Amino acid sequence: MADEDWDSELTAGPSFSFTPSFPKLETEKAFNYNERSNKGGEGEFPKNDGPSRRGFGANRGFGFKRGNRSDEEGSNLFGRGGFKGRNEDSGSDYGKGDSNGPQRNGGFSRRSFRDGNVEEEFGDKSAGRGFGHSENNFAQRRGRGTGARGTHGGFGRRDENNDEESQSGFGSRGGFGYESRGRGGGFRGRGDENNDEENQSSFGSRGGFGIQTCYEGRGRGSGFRGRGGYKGRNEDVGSDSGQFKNDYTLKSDEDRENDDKPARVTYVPPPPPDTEDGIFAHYQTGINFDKYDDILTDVSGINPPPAILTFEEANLPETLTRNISKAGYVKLTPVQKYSIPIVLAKRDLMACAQTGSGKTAAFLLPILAHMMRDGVAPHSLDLQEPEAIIVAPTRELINQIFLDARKFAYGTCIKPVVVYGGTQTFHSLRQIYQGCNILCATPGRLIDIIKREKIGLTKLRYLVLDEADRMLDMGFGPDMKVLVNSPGMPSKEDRQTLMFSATFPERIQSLAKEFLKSDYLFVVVGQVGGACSDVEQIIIPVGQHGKKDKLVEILQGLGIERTMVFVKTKKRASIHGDRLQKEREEALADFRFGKCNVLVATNVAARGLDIENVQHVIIYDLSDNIEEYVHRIGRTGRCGNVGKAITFFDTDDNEDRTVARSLVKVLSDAQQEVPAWLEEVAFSASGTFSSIGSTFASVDSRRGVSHVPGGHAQSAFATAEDDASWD
Ligand SMILES: Nc1ncnc2c1ncn2[C@@H]1O[C@H](COP(=O)(O)OP(=O)(O)OP(=O)(O)O)[C@@H](O)[C@H]1O
Repeated sequence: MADEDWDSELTAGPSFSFTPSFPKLETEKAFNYNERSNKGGEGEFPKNDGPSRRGFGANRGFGFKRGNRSDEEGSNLFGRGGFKGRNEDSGSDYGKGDSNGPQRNGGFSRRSFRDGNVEEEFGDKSAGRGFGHSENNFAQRRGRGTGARGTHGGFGRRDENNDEESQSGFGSRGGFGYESRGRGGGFRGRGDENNDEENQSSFGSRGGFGIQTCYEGRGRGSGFRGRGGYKGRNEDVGSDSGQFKNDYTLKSDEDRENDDKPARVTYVPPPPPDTEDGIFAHYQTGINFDKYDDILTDVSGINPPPAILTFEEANLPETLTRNISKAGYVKLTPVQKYSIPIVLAKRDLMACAQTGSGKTAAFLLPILAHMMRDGVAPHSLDLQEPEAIIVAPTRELINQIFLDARKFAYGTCIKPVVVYGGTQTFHSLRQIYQGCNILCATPGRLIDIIKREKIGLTKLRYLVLDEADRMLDMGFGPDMKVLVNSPGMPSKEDRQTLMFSATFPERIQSLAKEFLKSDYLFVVVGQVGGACSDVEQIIIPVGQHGKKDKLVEILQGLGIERTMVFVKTKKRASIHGDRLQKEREEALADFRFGKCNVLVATNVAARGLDIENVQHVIIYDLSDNIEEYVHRIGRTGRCGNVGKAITFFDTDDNEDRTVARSLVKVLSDAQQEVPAWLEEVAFSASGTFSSIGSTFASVDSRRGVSHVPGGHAQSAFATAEDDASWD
């Protein structure tokens, strides 16, 4: 396999300098469910005694600017970038960007690159080009020896005169970036030593997930200087697992050329907090939480069990009940009221409920209840055979689900484990080998593990597809087929399959049947694919050229309120890229924990992420897929809290026009104001829209298709090309 050589890693042991310490594996010990004290035992997450992950380059990745700010008009930004290669584990302080080169027109005068033992400095770059291709290429060629996965790093082409497309650089795999140049109103990258405090605390942040966030305000004008075009190298995109290449990435040809011998991924994610407070940290439900009860719920299928109204009615094991209460859950949400008894009754389920309404607990709680009652398999030192597998499309989301599973399983013998791409495989395996009852995984890493027979499937009882419509579409569908056809995988008759999402296009419902027993139940809270009613949706007509100024204006108005900005990856950009997983996680953590308050994201952050107090979502580039719109705006207005989503709609853009009718439907269904101009666009766009028919035509596709007038059940699912935007 190209990217990661598991077998050699396992036999030779890790070759990185950061070695997390784990408790010794316990000898094999059969046990049934056995509640334990809250401390110690297998319910505990092992402490990591390794060196602090914050120690090197932490928060210092590229995109992080410590540079001098030149106030000369016309000179470029970025004093220094601090390129960071892939060798996160080297303990080096690369990425700190500690040189002090004078600014030259057009970009970086110099910067420091320190990678492991190697330190390089780059000289002045030609005017009009930022630190660009040459460095990138250099980094790329560094390859394995230095651990620099340089293709991911480095700032790409920056050209004063670039148009948006050509600005999409940021290394060969950079993120989408902006650079606001309006003094006072700008956004500042963190850590510019010349900056005053006030500016630093404005919108400074770093990107993540194909994200670059905003930077330094200065000079004049308010131009955004993108550095973008991000694409990841992970299983968040469709894979070619059929060939089992262990290359679940979409790479540009250029990437592939430069990747003839790719470096091993060495990133070991920091262990999550293991104090009780950390494990049960949660945010408050909002003022509209009780209004969930007013939403109509529909259950279709034969003989559904009755809904429950309270947690007590579910008659869950004591420890689970205690954990639910520690998590701050007092009252069930509608999807939980219906789904919990269905899963407890061992029925297959497809459940569709609005974003932020508690779908995760709706599948985790009954699965855990079953496992606690029935007992889990004895921990074997050989092959781990999880009872449950949960898959989700992105690394950050699966990690979040794992943290929820760990929370609800706290104090029990049930061991949830998370594995995902972009991290060291040896680390993933270590986690699994210590015991794994619930395996949370992204598809690529999961298929890898299965194909290499690192886990067995014969004991599997539950298969959960979160964001199921995404998991079954063209990007991940093939992986899911590989999964259910893997050796040892119980047939659908012999396992319970659960699917959850806020959107379920009809076409995907049809695909889903292949994975579900024929008598599966379908729970719909509200309307299939409906937007969360707690999100105020505002659509603004903005042309491409007005977007940047508009965004600046809006963000200035919002002040410090936590905001996610969604952009679309330039599919035709010649440069694709990603960010290191470490950087993705740091960016998310910076946003989640309030270090920065604006996160600019591609669709990779559209689904599932549950971040406290995101008050605003700005859709800078409208997705041509209405489902992604619904998910994107659902990052705010969660759990009864209110939020606001502002969407830029370019009336001259064909892709935007394509979703006009679907958008009108989503707005009106959520009792939002539909601007007259949008209705006109929607009307004139008749026949060109894509997904309204398949999304909204019916509730349960088994009841038959009822097309909306003028609609047509053309596919709403992402095309293979769309997958690029997930990275
Ligand atoms: N019954 C409950 N009481 C209080 N909080 C809850 C309850 N159920 C879920 N939550 C909280 O609500 C938030 C949203 O839940 P969750 O992430 O499961 O939503 P979701 O429906 O999966 O959203 P999305 O469609 O965006 O993935 C989480 O912080 C979760 O802990």
